[in-house]
Amino acid sequence: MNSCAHPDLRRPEPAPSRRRQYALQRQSMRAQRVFCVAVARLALRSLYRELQLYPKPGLVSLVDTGSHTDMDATTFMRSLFALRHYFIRITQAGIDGAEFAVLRQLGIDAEQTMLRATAGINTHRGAIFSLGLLCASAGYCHGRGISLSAAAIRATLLIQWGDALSRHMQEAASTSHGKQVAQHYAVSGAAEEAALGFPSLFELALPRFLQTLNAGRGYESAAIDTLFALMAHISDTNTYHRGGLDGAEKVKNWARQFLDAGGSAAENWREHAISCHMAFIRDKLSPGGAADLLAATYLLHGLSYLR
Ligand SMILES: CC(C)(COP(=O)(O)OP(=O)(O)OC[C@H]1O[C@@H](n2cnc3c(N)ncnc32)[C@H](O)[C@@H]1O)[C@@H](O)C(=O)NCCC(=O)NCCS
Ligand SMILES: Nc1ncnc2c1ncn2[C@@H]1O[C@H](COP(=O)(O)OP(=O)(O)OP(=O)(O)O)[C@@H](O)[C@H]1O
Repeated sequence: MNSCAHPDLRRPEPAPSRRRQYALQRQSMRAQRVFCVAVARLALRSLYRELQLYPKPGLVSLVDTGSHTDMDATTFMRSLFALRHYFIRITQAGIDGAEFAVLRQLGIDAEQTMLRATAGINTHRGAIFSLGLLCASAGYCHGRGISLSAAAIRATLLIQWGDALSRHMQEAASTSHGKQVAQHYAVSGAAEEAALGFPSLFELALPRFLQTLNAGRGYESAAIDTLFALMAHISDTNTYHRGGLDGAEKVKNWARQFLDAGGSAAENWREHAISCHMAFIRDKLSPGGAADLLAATYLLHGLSYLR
């Protein structure tokens, strides 16, 4: 029977043998593993790039510990290394279309892993949450042949886990610094950002990052502009916790001034950023939420190049 015969008369394709089925399954599992490892590497590289960036107001870098006395770059490196399996696992959970409860448990386990690696210091709590969700979303897209564009990753996050994230936001433990601050100052934090599909990341940080890159000023400048744009815009529970309303306003004002002066396009931007760093150290301010979202920006940008 040739291929021109009526479709109903064509001989059906023989079902692959059990051995062949097994081989195909193993091949697909291997391809998934390669993808998950690539995404996890990107997540770790994004966190490392954030750590490496300097000057970064009040934050820990390879140069100094900013406003922090309980952690340095080594603490961050130990935490980073310990989190490598987490990012692989949460990407795989995304491929599997796992429920939010599964992601949540992976996140809770990762927090424990981080605390063991750092002897109880919170280096990456926000990043475990935000970057973890993005990895899961990228995994879900990959598993269904959807491109890893920023728009697809955001839509997936909201469609797959949006409802659960809204519930999570209301239920999250009231003992955390973030929750205490959110209740006291009536501001939102990481959980609210996630429930809304990270508007600050997709609508502010990534466009700003690309704008500076497209202006030809390179990755360092793009990261600096993005960090200050985030500092000027988000309600960062870290800054409220450390400096109250005044501290949070101070962070926003410094950031706005830096951006109004031209950001990384200004000739003296580095001196300006270092003055801001010193002022934050004096007031013990540290915009950790903005730092997390900068790492998330690096990750999103990297994912768009992943095949
Ligand atoms: C929702 C989380 C972040 C807890 O948030 P909460 O505000 O209650 O706690 P906490 O004060 O520790 O803040 C967490 C961190 O978020 C970052 N952050 C602060 N503000 C913001 C903001 N506006 N946007 C993004 N990140 C922010 C900071 O780095 C901060 O340290 C999360 O840790 C959590 O619920 N973990 C449980 C595990 C889980 O459910 N994981 C989900 C799948 S990964
Ligand atoms: N380079 C960085 N330096 C400092 N914090 C960062 C950096 N990058 C990200 N962060 C985020 O900031 C948070 C740590 O901030 P902080 O130490 O103020 O939190 P805390 O443990 O809630 O408060 P405290 O130390 O005052 O008890 C982490 O959750 C982390 O995700």
